Amino acid sequence: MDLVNHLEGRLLFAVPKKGRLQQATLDLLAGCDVQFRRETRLDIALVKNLPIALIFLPAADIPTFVGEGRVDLGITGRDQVAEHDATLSAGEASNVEEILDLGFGGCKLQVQVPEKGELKEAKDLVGRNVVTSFTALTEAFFRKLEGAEAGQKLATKIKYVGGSVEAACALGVADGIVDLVESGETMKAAGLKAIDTVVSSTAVLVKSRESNSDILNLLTSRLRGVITAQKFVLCQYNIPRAQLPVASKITPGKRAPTITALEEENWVAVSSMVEKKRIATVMDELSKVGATDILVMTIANSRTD
Ligand SMILES: Nc1ncnc2c1ncn2[C@@H]1O[C@H](COP(=O)(O)OP(=O)(O)OP(=O)(O)O)[C@@H](O)[C@H]1O
Ligand SMILES: O=P(O)(O)OC[C@H]1O[C@H](OP(=O)(O)OP(=O)(O)O)[C@H](O)[C@@H]1O
Ligand SMILES: [Mg+2]
Repeated sequence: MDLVNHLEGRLLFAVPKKGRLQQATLDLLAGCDVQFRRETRLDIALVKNLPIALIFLPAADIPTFVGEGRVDLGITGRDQVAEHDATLSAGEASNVEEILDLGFGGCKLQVQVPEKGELKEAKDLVGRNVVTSFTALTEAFFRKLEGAEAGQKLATKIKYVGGSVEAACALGVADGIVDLVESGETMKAAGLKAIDTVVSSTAVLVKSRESNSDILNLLTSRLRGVITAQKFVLCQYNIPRAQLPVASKITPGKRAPTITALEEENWVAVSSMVEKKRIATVMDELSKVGATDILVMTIANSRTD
């Protein structure tokens, strides 16, 4: 089957073909009931139950395809979008529009130098060799640090490598690197330490500025629903009515808590969405103000907009 001929009328959606963002992206698509089968070695997959074609691309290339308007939607790191935007000339607007923070793929693009050495802060690298996969962001970072005008040659020498950036210091190719850090294990193993942060990143859903369609909005709603469901839990508890104002402050919900009267006089049941990362503290606080039978439930999916 000549897949390219089947793209007509479909929303083109770029997703990472490998790397750190791929599995979470595939899980997210499954949560949205986006059904497809990717043939071995093929970078295009037609979605069976929606007019969408998935295009598997390296995360670093996705902002370019979205920016050119070749694909409508994409999932990549905010760091990659920032790198793409940093390549635009002054005054040129980006065509890559972030529409959703997906929450996973958290990491920081950091300036790193050998742990043992005389380099202490980013400005100590001015005039030296810096290796990175993010040359545009690194250049902008050192341009600011050097106080150089646009177009003026930088004193710092910035070189591109595609991966295993940490090796550059050990091999003597670089005095410092600018690379991603999550747990810090790679950095530590390479005998490096972080001395500055260029950008903080998570995975994002981006769209081409010109693209707009019902299917784009439908898919965005579904993605937002799954992300919200992952981020929140449903907290349910019983509380004396008199305590309701104080309890509502602890669990204000996304819009407002749902309150139901109980058979027992002067008691109410409350259910409210709470951010997963706050739930333990919220339960402690609810107990303190007299809530009982506090139950926490996971949310399989949601549509709150
Ligand atoms: N250690 C990490 N933890 C979390 N997110 C990361 C990490 N490393 C990279 N990312 C995110 O994933 C994006 C893609 O990077 P990744 O290295 O996975 O892709 P790749 O270079 O295409 O794949 P690979 O390294 O397998 O060749 C990055 O731009 C960043 O947003
Ligand atoms: O702080 P950590 O949890 O150790 O993660 C950071 C590492 O993860 C990424 O590398 P990746 O595994 O993608 O390999 P690569 O360098 O070959 O791209 C990134 O480039 C760092 O090297
Ligand atoms: Mg990588």
